Amino acid sequence: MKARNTAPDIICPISWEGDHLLMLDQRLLPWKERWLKLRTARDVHRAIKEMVIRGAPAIGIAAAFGLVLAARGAVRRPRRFLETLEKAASLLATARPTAVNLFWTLSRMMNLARSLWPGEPQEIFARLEEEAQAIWSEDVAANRRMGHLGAQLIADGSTVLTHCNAGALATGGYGTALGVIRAAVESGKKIQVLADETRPYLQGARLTAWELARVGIPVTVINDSAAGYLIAKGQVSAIVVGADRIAANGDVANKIGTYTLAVLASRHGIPFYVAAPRSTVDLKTPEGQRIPIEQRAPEEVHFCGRQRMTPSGVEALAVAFDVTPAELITAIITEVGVLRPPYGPALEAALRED
Ligand SMILES: CSC[C@H]1O[C@H](OP(=O)(O)O)[C@H](O)[C@@H]1O
Repeated sequence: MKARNTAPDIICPISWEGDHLLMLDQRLLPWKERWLKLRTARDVHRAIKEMVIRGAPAIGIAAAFGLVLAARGAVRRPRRFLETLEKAASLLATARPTAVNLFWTLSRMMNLARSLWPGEPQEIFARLEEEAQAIWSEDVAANRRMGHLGAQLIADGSTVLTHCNAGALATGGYGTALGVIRAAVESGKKIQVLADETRPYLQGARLTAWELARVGIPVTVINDSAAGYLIAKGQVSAIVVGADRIAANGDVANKIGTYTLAVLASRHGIPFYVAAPRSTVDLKTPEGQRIPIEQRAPEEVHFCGRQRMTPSGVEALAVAFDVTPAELITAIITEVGVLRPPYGPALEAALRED
């Protein structure tokens, strides 16, 4: 079954081809659009770990198809079918620690597989393939609803600052924070976007700029440390970011540097919005300090591409995420509504919605 989200405004970071997964190598954008062919769960694990694909919802969707690939291969060993899937899920769960969508997706897919076992492996594979497609399509639909709701918060003529890439490339193809911006523009509002370059992986300079240029939205890339200057000069109307995990009290883990922007927004009285689907909410984690924060290889700071930026013998620290306390967040935009403080009860109610 070939399955794609092929609406004209969708930019898919993956394509399911029935017997393999094609994945756009985001490490090479904007210079090159290279698609990798992934045939096993191990291939998908490595792609997530090495950030071929990144972004909480996109990681979850990729992991879902990683399990589909595992199921496809396990059909040939029917007696060990479920055992093979369990091992694949355990491997995929080690790819990256912070984005809760990875674990939510693995849990949803494995609950389905266990509920169908023992059963006919070919039929279980087909059901898992459908479930992965449903997770993907649900994410796109959630992005669109979230975009529509969030767009109402963005005034015509605004300059919106965003951090990292919370766009089509980080999701099923429409975007969370960038989905809000896209929906505001699609509603007829004139929006200017400031995109933090977001060192060291440069999600903003490379990916957000690439995405917004493709859909014709004016974007200016700034170096991360310029955000404070521009906010202090009154040149930012609002800040909209994505999320990798939202704790039960509303604390938000997102790309390193997000907390800094939230403090600046509070200091200068501008709204700070987080846009995220319910699949990014983790009610089992009570507060942000309990969210596992990924530490990546120091080489990611030492190098910019192949060029080493630091002298030999110097240490580097590559902390990938930080935590923004709920009290610094103006609103959390979800597909079921714009949530306001106190976030605990609001998040619980949002997750109960059909
Ligand atoms: C829509 S989730 C996007 C989220 O993921 C990014 O992290 P990474 O690029 O390391 O996967 C960043 O935190 C974005 O806000």
